Amino acid sequence: MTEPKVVASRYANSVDRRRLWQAAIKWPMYAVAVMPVLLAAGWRLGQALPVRFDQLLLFLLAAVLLLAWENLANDVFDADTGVDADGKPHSVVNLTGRRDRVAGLANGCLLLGLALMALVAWRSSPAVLALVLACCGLGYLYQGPPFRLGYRGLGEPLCWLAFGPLATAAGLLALAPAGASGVPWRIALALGSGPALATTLVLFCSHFHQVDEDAAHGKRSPVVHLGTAAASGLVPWFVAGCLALQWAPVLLGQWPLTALLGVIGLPPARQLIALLQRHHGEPGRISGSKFLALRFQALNGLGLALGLALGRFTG
Ligand SMILES: C/C(=C\COP(=O)(O)OP(=O)(O)O)CCC[C@H](C)CCC[C@H](C)CCCC(C)C
Ligand SMILES: O=C(O)C1=CC(=O)c2ccccc2C1=O
Repeated sequence: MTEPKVVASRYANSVDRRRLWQAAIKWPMYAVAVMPVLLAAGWRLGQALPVRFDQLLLFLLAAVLLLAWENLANDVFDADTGVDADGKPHSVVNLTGRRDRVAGLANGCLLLGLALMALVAWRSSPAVLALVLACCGLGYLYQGPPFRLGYRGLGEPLCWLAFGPLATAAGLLALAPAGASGVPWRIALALGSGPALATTLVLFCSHFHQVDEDAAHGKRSPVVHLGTAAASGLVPWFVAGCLALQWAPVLLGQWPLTALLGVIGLPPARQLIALLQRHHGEPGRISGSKFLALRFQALNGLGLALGLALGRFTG
C-alpha cells in the first residue's frame, strides 16, 4: 500500500498540528468505552454485591485499548477507501503519512486489549472473552473490508449491540466472583440499552458535518440516506428513547429513584437538539455536535451508574 506522505506534508504546512493531534486522539471519546463496566459496577454496588476493583481496572484498560484499535483501524480503512482524504486532516494516517505503521499500532492495541480481556476472563468467566470478541467482530464489520457496513448506513445498530447488551454483559461477568454460570442477559439489557442508545447518538451525530464528503465517496451514512433535515429530527427521539429505557425500571420499582440522576445529561442533550435543528446543513457550525452528544452520553451514563450505586443507601 502506498504511504500517503503528500497528504501529511500538505497539512503539516497549513494547520496547527498540535490541535490536529488532539482531534486525532479525541480523548473524550473514551467515555463510550469505559461506560459499560462503570454501569455494571454501579449496579452491583446498588445491589450490595461485591465489586472486584482489580477486575474493574483491568477491564477499563482493555476497553480503552480496544477502542483505540477501532479508531486507528478506522483511519487505516478510511485511507484505503479515500473517504478521509480531504475532510479529515486529523486522521492519524493523514497526520503521519504512514498507513502501514498506523495499521501495526492498531493491531498492537487489539492484541494487548484482547490479552488483558483474556486475563479478566480467566479470573472470572470465559464468556467475558467471547462477548468482547463479539464486540470487536462488530467493530470490524462496521469498517473493515469486505463488509464496511458503516458505509451502508448499518453502523448504528452494530454500535448499540456492541456497547449495549454485549459489553454490559461482559462487564457484569468480569466484576462478579469467579465461576458465574450463564450470561446475565436480562440485567445487561435493562442496564445497557438506554446508555448504549446515547452512545449510538454520538455515532449518528458524527455524520452530520461530513455528509457531503461521505456522499461523494459512496459512504451512505444514515445522515446521507435521510438528509440532514430529517436526520436532525431524529435526535430528540434518540434522547427520549434513552431516557424512557432508563426511567422504565424506576417506574416499575426495579431501580431506586436515585437512578434518575442520569438527567444530569439533559442540558447538553437540549443544546445538541437546538444546534442541529437550527444548523443541521451548515458543516462549519455543527462540527462540535458529536462532542455535545458525547457530553450527554458521559453525564447520562455516570449519573445512572452513581444513582444506582447510591440506591443502596436510600433503601
Ligand atoms: C469507529 C467508530 C466510528 C467512526 O466512524 P466514522 O468512519 O464515521 O468516523 P470518521 O468519519 O471520523 O472517520 C465507532 C464504531 C463502533 C463499532 C460499531 C463498535 C466498536 C466496538 C468496540 C471495538 C468495542 C470496545 C470494547 C468494549 C468492551 C467496550
Ligand atoms: O471518531 C468517531 O466519530 C467515533 C469514534 C468512536 O470510537 C465511536 C464509538 C462509539 C460511538 C461513536 C463513535 C464515534 O463517533
